[in-house]
Amino acid sequence: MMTPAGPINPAPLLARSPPMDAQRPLPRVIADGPLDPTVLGLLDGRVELLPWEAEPAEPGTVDGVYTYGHPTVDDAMLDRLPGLLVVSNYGVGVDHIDVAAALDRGIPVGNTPGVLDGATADLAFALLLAAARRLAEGDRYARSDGFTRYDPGHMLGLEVHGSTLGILGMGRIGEKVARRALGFEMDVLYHNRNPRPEVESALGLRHAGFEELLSRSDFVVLCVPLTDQTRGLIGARALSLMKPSAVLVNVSRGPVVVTDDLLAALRGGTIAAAGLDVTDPEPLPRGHGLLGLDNLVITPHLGSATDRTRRRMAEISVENLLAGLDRRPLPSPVLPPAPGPP
Ligand SMILES: O=CC(=O)O
Repeated sequence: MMTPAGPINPAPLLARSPPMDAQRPLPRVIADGPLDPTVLGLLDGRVELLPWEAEPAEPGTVDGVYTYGHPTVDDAMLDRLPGLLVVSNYGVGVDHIDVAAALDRGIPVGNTPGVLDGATADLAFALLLAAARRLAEGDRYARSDGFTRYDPGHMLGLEVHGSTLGILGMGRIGEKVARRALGFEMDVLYHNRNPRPEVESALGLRHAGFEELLSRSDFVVLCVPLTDQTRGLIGARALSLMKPSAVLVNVSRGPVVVTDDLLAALRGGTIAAAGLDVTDPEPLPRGHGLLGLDNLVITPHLGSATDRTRRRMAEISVENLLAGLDRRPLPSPVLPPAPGPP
């Protein structure tokens, strides 16, 4: 079992959360599971947990919704839960929740940004390096009977240092990816719907148009949230703008990429390789064409999967839930979605 790199942070937010009144019945919370033991421990004695299937329940009998593994919370579900006080999500991405519908009803939605940026950016870089230097393929080869001697002409990969990285989406995670790229002596371009001059000057990045970023980058890392504007953003046309030697890395959400178009691009040499932590569908069905490709490195949605990061996500999501149940402002609320292009 992996151990955390340092001491686990105490739970400062939870320490401020008042204990529930022992006389009052516990608030009733629908959660999808199975929940992580850390989450269960933090909720113990504070809420009555109901299985996701308990919905639809009697009107007015569910106080909170806790989403752990991205179950859908849509308008229709919210209609079936009158009196709901809060929706709390374990994680930053809330594309599975109709945030506008919740906020329209006065129901706050909480998520856990900030604490998972470093871990997710680390994984983006791990995938970038793995795809460029053929790590997964090399690992399979080194374990096989085929590896009989060192061959300097074998399994040549792509140079990472000194190359150009394009980051699509310059939020917190994108910024952390950029910081890592500087250590690899990369030139960094980014595209974001709002240019970030302060990040540009602090890190020496350059804002580029969407098409320019695709055509100039050796590595393209997707750090955008999944929205109506970003769904299918990377399809056949976008892929055709990339260099044949380029690598695509996705640590955002699977549907940002059109799966069939990526498969065709990887098979046909439109781009050289890809590193995916997320897919559409997720997981890919056994036998899917992508799973048979050597120029694809894939992980099972591990962006924030370290002990320390997941513990902080548990703490913040539980604090959001308890604050909402108590009719206090959420410490980490999701803001209303902003319209416009990515
Ligand atoms: O995918 C994980 C998250 O959104 O935090």
